[in-house]
Amino acid sequence: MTFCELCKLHQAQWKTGYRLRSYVNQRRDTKKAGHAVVFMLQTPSKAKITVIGGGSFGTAMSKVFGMKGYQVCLLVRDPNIVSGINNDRRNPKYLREFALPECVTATSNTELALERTDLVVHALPVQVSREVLAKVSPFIPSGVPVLSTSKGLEVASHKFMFEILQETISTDGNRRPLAFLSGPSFAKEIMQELPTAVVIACEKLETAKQIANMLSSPTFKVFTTTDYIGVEVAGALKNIIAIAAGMAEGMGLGMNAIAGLVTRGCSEMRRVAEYLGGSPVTLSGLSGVGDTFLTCFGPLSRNRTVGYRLGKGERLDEILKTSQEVAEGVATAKAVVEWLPSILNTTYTRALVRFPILLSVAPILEGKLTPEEGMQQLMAMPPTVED
Ligand SMILES: NC(=O)c1ccc[n+]([C@@H]2O[C@H](COP(=O)([O-])OP(=O)(O)OC[C@H]3O[C@@H](n4cnc5c(N)ncnc54)[C@H](O)[C@@H]3O)[C@@H](O)[C@H]2O)c1
Ligand SMILES: O=P(O)(O)OC[C@H](O)CO
Repeated sequence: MTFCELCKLHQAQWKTGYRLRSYVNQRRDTKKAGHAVVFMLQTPSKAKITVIGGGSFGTAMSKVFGMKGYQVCLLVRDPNIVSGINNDRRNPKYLREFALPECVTATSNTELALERTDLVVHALPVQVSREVLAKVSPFIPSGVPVLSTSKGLEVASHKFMFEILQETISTDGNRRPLAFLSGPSFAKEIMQELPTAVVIACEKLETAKQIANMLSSPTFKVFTTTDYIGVEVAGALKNIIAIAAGMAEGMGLGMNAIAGLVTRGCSEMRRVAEYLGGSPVTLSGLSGVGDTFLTCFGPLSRNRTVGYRLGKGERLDEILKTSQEVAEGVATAKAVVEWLPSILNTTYTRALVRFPILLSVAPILEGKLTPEEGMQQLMAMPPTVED
């Protein structure tokens, strides 16, 4: 059986399975049976996944779920992406060279996208997430889990995705489980079906395991944890370290410098996570050093590329003008220079001694320091005990 035949079979099963799905949804609404029951009863062809965001990662997540036979509905605002996916089975704007399974469809209609959905996957840049989530929240059925894949810190509020989700999704009295996917996972390599390992964090391990089972495939390995704080902090901060690593490479500082920078960046990231209650085990795992290595050394990284071009002497506004995809580290670096000293109850200058990498990137992005001055500042820091 070819892959397309398998998709057609799944579509037929989807239609015949409609009654069971309605029954399960009804049960969930009336008896508050909870999402666990739905996951256990639903086979892939009968469950619906809604992916919010038709950029690179939303498209990649659609493919992973689609290849498992789920009915995937992408919620996007661009009508060209809707027609590209529905008519040509391709996202015309992001990763267009890769076809999507037939069970992946797209719409701009929020109500339709979220109607009778069994899982919501959020894949939008952090800075627009609050606004979009607040709008879609009333349409998410009660009890349905929301899986966030976004990595960063909101500039306006200094909040992570888990806080943004808590404030937008769970405030209407219908508590929905919140889960977080992170780890080394370039969208393009996922689309190429190259082996990828990620971690899903959720306060309830059982929910993380259920979502992990839905996503797991021979090319997509999913680990689980309850440490969503560690996963969230690492996912956001590794983007700043990647900008710094790219900058060092662009400046031609050599591998000694880059390896030293990345290692000390990981130490800073771990110390912030531990301060907030995250586990060092998480920080040495896929969402921590795993994703940091990928983003710092992987040529596909947008954050590393921004740093590389800065290191070559370009200005940030020039770089951003010529890039259509988001580099979350730019906004997160800006948020961190205000947020980190404030949570440590200290000044920027004092915090700089303990977190010189995380706190030096923003002034370079803003043009207050040159990359060379930033590096000199790092090298001039007083010797300390390695921690
Ligand atoms: N691309 C990857 O390899 C990758 C891997 C893991 C995690 N992530 C994370 O996923 C998140 C999304 O990244 P991406 O790579 O898909 O970004 P992207 O730049 O490829 O796409 C962003 C999408 O968001 C949409 N968008 C922007 N503003 C919007 C708004 N106000 N309302 C509705 N839609 C809006 C854009 O139209 C676009 O479709 C980021 O936090 C990123 O860190 C990305
Ligand atoms: O391309 P980047 O720098 O946004 O990194 C993408 C992902 O976070 C990699 O896991």
